[in-house]
Formats: sequence, C-alpha cells, structure tokens
Amino acid sequence: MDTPTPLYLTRQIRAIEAAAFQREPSYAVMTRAGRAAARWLDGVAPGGGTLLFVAGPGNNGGDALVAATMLHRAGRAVRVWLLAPPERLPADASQAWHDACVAKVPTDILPPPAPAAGMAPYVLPAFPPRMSAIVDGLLGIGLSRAVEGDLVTVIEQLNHAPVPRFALDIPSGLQADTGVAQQAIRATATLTFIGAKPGLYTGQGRDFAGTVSTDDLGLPLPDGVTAEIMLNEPACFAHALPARLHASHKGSFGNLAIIGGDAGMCGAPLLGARAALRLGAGRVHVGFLNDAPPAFDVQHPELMLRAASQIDRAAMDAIVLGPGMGQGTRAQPWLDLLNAGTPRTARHVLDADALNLLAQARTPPHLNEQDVLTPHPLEAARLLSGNIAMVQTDRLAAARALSKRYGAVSVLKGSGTVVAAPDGRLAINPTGNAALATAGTGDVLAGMTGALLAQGMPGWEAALAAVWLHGAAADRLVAQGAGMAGLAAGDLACAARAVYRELVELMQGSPGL
Ligand SMILES: NC(=O)C1=CN([C@@H]2O[C@H](COP(=O)(O)OP(=O)(O)OC[C@H]3O[C@@H](n4cnc5c(N)ncnc54)[C@H](O)[C@@H]3O)[C@@H](O)[C@H]2O)[C@@H](O)CC1
Ligand SMILES: Nc1ncnc2c1ncn2[C@@H]1O[C@H](COP(=O)(O)OP(=O)(O)O)[C@@H](O)[C@H]1O
Ligand SMILES: [K+]
Repeated sequence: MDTPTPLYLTRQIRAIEAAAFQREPSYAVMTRAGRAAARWLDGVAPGGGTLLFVAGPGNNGGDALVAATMLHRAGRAVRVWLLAPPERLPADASQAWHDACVAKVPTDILPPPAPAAGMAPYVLPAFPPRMSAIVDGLLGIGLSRAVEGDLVTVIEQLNHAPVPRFALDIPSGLQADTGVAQQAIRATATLTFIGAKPGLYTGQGRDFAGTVSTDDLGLPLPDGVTAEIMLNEPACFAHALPARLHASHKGSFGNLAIIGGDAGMCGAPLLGARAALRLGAGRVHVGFLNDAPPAFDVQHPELMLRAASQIDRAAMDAIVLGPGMGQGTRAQPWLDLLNAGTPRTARHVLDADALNLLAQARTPPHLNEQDVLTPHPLEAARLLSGNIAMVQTDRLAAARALSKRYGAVSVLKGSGTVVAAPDGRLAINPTGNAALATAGTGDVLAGMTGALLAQGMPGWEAALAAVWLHGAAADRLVAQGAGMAGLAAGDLACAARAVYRELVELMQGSPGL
C-alpha cells in the first residue's frame, strides 16, 4: 500500500530548499523545477496554440521562465509576459530571464502591477492569437500578503481568458499553508514542487488549484523536517479497519446508540443510524428525545427505536450525541453524563447541538482521544469562543486547538475536512465534493463514525476512515450521475458501503462486508 502523502508547510519547504542549496547551486534546483514544469505542461496543456507564460517578480516567475525556454527550444509555441522589471528579479529568476533572452523566447515586459490600484485600471495587452493555455508563474510560496491593487485586476483578466490555466507550485494568490485566498488564479491543474502543500487541499484551495500533481525535484528530506500533516488516504487508517471473521456474531460488531431527534427533527438520527447499519455496526439503536418516537423505521426495520431514556447506556460501545437533538432540557443531561466522575464505557461522537451544548458547558466534560467531535465551521467557532472567519482563516490551527482544548479527536468539516488528534496529528481529507453541501450529510458522517467506533476502531482511525468513506461515497455518486445538485444525504449510506467493500477487498484481500 502506498504511504500517505505528506503535506508541508512553507517553512518546511524552505528548509528542504535550504538544505538542497548547501549541496548544489540554487539555479540547479530552479532548473529542475522548470524542467518538471515543461514536462508536465507538454503532457497536460493543449497543443496547437501558444502557451502564454505569465511570470511575476520572484522565483516562481523564474520557474516559468525556465519552463518556457525549454518548451521553446523543443519547438512549442510560447510567449512570456514578465510583469516585473527584469533588473529587479532575484538572482535565479534573473538568470532564467537571461537564458530566455539568449534562447530568443518571445517575451514582453509589462509594467509591474502597482500595490494600490490607480485611477485607471491595469489592462493587460491582447492575448496572443491562438493562445491555447495560460501558465501561472506570478506568485508562489513567497506570497506575503493578500493580493491587492493592480494584481487583483491582472488575476481577474487571466481568470476570464477562455483557456485552461496551469499553475506552477501554487495558484498565485492562494496561501500555501491555509488555503485562504481573496483573489487567486483559478487553475485547471497545479504542479507543486518539492512537496504538496496543505493550502492546495483545504479552504478555498480545491477551487483554485484544480487537479494537483507533485514533483519532489529529487530533494531528500533533511534532518529536522518531518511531515506534521498528512493527506487522509486509506494508508492512514486501513490497518485499523474492523476484521470480519467467519465465527463472528452481531455482538462482535458493537452496540451503537444515536441520541437526538427532538420534536420535528426525527429524521436526523435516522439518517445517522441507517448509515451506521451500512457501515457494519452490529446493533444500531436510536434514542429519541421527543415524546412520540416512531415505532420503527419503515426503510430499515433492523433499527431499534425507543425513547432516549430507554437506552441502556452501559451496554453501548459507542454513542453518537447530537443529530436533531436541539438544546432543550432533555438534551442537556446527555452532556452532563460526560462529566468527570460519571462512569462510562461507550466512546462518544459529539455532533450538531451536542457541540453547541458543549460550547456552553460550565464544567469541562471528560473526553478522551477515543471520542470524536464533528463540528462544521460555525460549531467550531462556538467551541473555540471565536467566529467563523477565525476558524476558516486557519482551519488546521482551529482543528488542532479544538483537539487540544477538549482532549478528543476533532473533525472540522467543509471543503478539505481537517482531522486533528489531541497529540497533534493532523490530516486533510481529499475526498468529497460540493454535492455534500446539503442538509443531513453531517448526520450521516456522525453515524458512520459511530459505527466504526462501535466496531472497535480507535478514535483517530475511525474519524479518518469515516470522513474518507463519506467523501468517497459522494464522489462515486457524482461520477455515476447523481448531483452535484440534488444529492440527498440518505443516498450516501449504500454508496459508502460499496466503497468500503472495495477498500476492504483491496487492503485485506477478501470481502469484508
Ligand atoms: N532556486 C529557487 O529559488 C527555487 C524557487 N522555487 C520557486 O520559487 C517560488 C518562491 O520564490 P520566491 O521566494 O521568490 O517567491 P515568489 O516568486 O512566490 O514571490 C515573491 C515576490 O512576490 C512579491 N509578493 C509577495 N506577495 C505579494 C502580493 N500579495 N502582491 C504582490 N507581490 C507580492 C514579493 O515581494 C516578491 O517580490 C516557489 O513557489 C517556487 O515556484 C522552486 O521552484 C525551487 C527552486
Ligand atoms: N464543498 C464540500 N466539499 C466537501 N465536503 C463538503 C462540502 N460541503 C459540505 N461537505 C461535507 O458535508 C457534511 C455537512 O455536514 P453539516 O454541515 O454538519 O450538515 P448537516 O448538519 O446538515 O448534516 C460534512 O461532512 C462536510 O464536510
Ligand atoms: K504560481
């Protein structure tokens, strides 16, 4: 099985670069980046027209210049727009400019975009005739502030060109560590150098980066640089997926209770419970907070429905608190049961209103690394006594802070869900899509997480597996023609089961379901 993909922060990429520069000239590294870009573009950029390379004031522009020169020498039609004074380029980019001029690459030097927009908007020249793609070498990991002034207009004009855009290292304007962007190049695909960056996978990263490929430029990891963040891939959790021995029985796969469903919100725990069933939980109970719980679930009579007060808490291996729970007087005692001193055996998933109650708790509840919190950004903001902007500005930091504050695994949902463990481990989930942006999909995720916890997976692996399968189920449904608009949360459970089965077959060599 492949090892999980590490994601590196900018300071780590800089440390890898710095170690390489001890061994060889920095221009040799830039040449490798340019060559990797040229090879990649030769494969992905449409032929038959001119590739327009847009080079900025730093070494990202240098990479673009090296690639343009190589492709020009190989006979491809290219043109370079340099949006910086050549005499002010840093040394390696300046060398790349010199080499491009020697090779007679068609180039234009454009006025540098001013930091503050002037009275007249910055207008780019007409695009080259028969332009087939734009290559973005404006800004890389040297982005030190939000894009502003003329650069906003430049990026807007490039984004409006009716051709694909290919970004070098990172779409210009996107923050590599966080995935935050006010204005950025909207790329069809990105080739990132040395190592993948978290900002390509979370926040707004997915929308700007397009399809991401990585070229490590052959640079080894120096001592002292270790990946702190992983892309959530099956290699992160497959070893902990529950085995399904022949001589097993329903008790082997755990007792799960989903507590919620106050008046008018009965559907939420049912969505979670149905998904838990499809992910292999042995027995799934639903405890309703409202006065008149449904007698049974017509779609899944296998589920055991009752009043929440009738749930035998001590018999449960896992409990999901929150779907449709509300914040009323019947909800609060379930949170109080988590206080230190109250014995419990079940591992807990806290979702939705259980998280809102947690945020208001006067006594800190007793959670541990086998429990999982599944907030969306607003719930996370409440849990951290902050606001959504603060959470979304640095999703990794927010998830890490949640796990540290509450002592549990946290799952910060949204595009590029971040999973954090109290010991500092971090992962970003690459599966899933905007079809999931519909009510009830969070209930399904909570149920899936509970099912894996009930089957004995540790908190960290259960959260990773549930998040990955949930997203992969949505990806499969969209690939089959359901959505993007109109995917219903209830569609996910069977698709998740199918993905899970394939994963188990792949990993363990035999059908697990
Ligand atoms: N030999 C080398 O130095 C190598 C460089 N590489 C490339 O170099 C890039 C990093 O190069 P640099 O450190 O020069 O940085 P960049 O090329 O990303 O940008 C730095 C320049 O952009 C300006 N800038 C930053 N934020 C701005 C903003 N918001 N608006 C306007 N201007 C802004 C800075 O003042 C500086 O002039 C990497 O992303 C990668 O593409 C790699 O390919 C590896 C080799
Ligand atoms: N654009 C997106 N890309 C990937 N996943 C998404 C996207 N939008 C929503 N999701 C996922 O959908 C689920 C929504 O959960 P939540 O906001 O709690 O919804 P609800 O409470 O209505 O069930 C989460 O798992 C979230 O990560
Ligand atoms: K770029």
